[in-house]
Amino acid sequence: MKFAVLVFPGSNCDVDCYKAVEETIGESVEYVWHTETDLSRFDCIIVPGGFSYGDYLRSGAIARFAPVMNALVKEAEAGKYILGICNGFQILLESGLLPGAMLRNQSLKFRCHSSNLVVENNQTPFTRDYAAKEVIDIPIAHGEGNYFCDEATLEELKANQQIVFTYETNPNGSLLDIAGICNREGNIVGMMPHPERAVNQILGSEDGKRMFTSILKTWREKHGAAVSS
Ligand SMILES: NC(=O)CC[C@H](N)C(=O)O
Repeated sequence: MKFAVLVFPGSNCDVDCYKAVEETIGESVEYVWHTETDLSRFDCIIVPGGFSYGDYLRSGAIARFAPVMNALVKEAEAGKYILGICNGFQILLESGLLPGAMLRNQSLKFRCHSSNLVVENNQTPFTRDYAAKEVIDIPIAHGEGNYFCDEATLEELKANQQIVFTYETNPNGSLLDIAGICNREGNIVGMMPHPERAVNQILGSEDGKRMFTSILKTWREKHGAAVSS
């Protein structure tokens, strides 16, 4: 399975994502600079966290216009797996690949600490190795993680099981304690917490590992390869 980790000026979790793929599942992974226009060689594209373009205007608002984004939309529509983490989630929202928008944290403070998440949907390609309603320990680090959408969108998210993770204790004021969502088809997941920072006990938790094993298992099943992990 081939993974891409997109890199924008200001990305700062790209190396963590690369290492998480390499160390948890040992699959092929490449950094892809934001000027790239073809992502067709990849099976899963990770949009990592950070401060793309300095978070100017709004987090993700400028990255959304980077050349690589047209290619990302194309692969998303083709059903490739896309994972947006923190600033990556913000970019997916700004580009319209996921519904809703991100507001500043209610506290107006940057929050950086461990957080307990509830797995609300363990049927997505990225969450199938978790139990339904399992509580997992995944850290957050953001100033703009207050998820918001209109009522009709919220109803749709609920009706289609698009709420993937919620916070046990809401750190930012997000609607319904939302920490992560997916698109209707389930191939695109965006989340504010950082699973790539929770892949080894030395980091305080390894609860993020199963996001990577889940996606590999899904891909291997779809492509008829043996599942070894
Ligand atoms: N860790 C991150 O990706 C930070 C996200 C974003 N720049 C924010 O502060 O909200």
